[in-house]
Amino acid sequence: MSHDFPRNPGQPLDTSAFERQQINLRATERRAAQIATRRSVKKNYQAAWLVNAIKVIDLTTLAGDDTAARVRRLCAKARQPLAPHILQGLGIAPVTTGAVCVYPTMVPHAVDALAGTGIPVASVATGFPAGLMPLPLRLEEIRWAVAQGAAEIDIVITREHVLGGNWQALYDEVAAMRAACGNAHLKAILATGDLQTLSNVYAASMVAMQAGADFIKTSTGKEGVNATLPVSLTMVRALRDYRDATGQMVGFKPAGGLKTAKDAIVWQSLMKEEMGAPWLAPDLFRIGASSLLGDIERQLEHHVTGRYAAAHRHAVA
Ligand SMILES: O=C[C@H](O)COP(=O)(O)O
Repeated sequence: MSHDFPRNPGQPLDTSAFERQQINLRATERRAAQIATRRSVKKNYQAAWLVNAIKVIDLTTLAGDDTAARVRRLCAKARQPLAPHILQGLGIAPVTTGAVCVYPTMVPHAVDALAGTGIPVASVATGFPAGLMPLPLRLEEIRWAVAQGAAEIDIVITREHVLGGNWQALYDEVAAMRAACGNAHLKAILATGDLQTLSNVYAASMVAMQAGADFIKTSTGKEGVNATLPVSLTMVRALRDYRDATGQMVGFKPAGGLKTAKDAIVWQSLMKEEMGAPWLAPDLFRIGASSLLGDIERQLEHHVTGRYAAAHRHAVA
């Protein structure tokens, strides 16, 4: 993300932007199925789409046994996600991932390992993944991660505010988090697998954007259900409606369970069809994933050499 990119300044809370919005589950599922099966990406262009997917990956490790060494290995992969022979075969210049995403205490290791590369470090914060921690502590966690050098903060919302329709509380919470971020960009994780209905997903998306979220993100990767296409479509429609109403461009980050090159192409098709080309660039689109890069590299290797390498050669961490 170029961090001079204009941010979403937010708006006052306006519940009329979503309260009468009923999301039709069947129609949403039908449209999602259409996006998943449409051949909008021709075979010849698949390699280019996969290279673009690498540029928007938030290469992630969020495990209880993360170590400085694992984070350093992940950062090495972010700096050079494709082996030189694949770059050569594709005839392209080196690429990097969109960001590296880690837990707060891993931020200093990632910042060191990525120094001079321009690859931003994203930190989860606010009591990730459940967020059930007093607000002052959640805000302090954001400030701490930013002080360590995180340029992007992936926050989690209080799901109870959504389930109880307490939109003012949700707005105030996200607005306070946005203020605590300072110049760091805020991605609001809605944890859609916990929100029960698509209408709740739409409403939570709208409130997070009104409170100044720079990105809305589906999942922590820890809920029972993570990024699905109907949920993603609902969030993308919300950000389109927000753009149409305010002129502000907000980014989208599906995360959790996106593991295959095909997933990467399907989600890019969603962005292209619903939002247009600007939403294929890292300023407005990221894919949060811990294992997706391995499959993309495998497919690109096949594209270049006609062979699949053994999976262990592409292990990320
Ligand atoms: O934000 C990123 C998610 O934690 C990644 O989830 P994943 O491990 O299913 O790819």
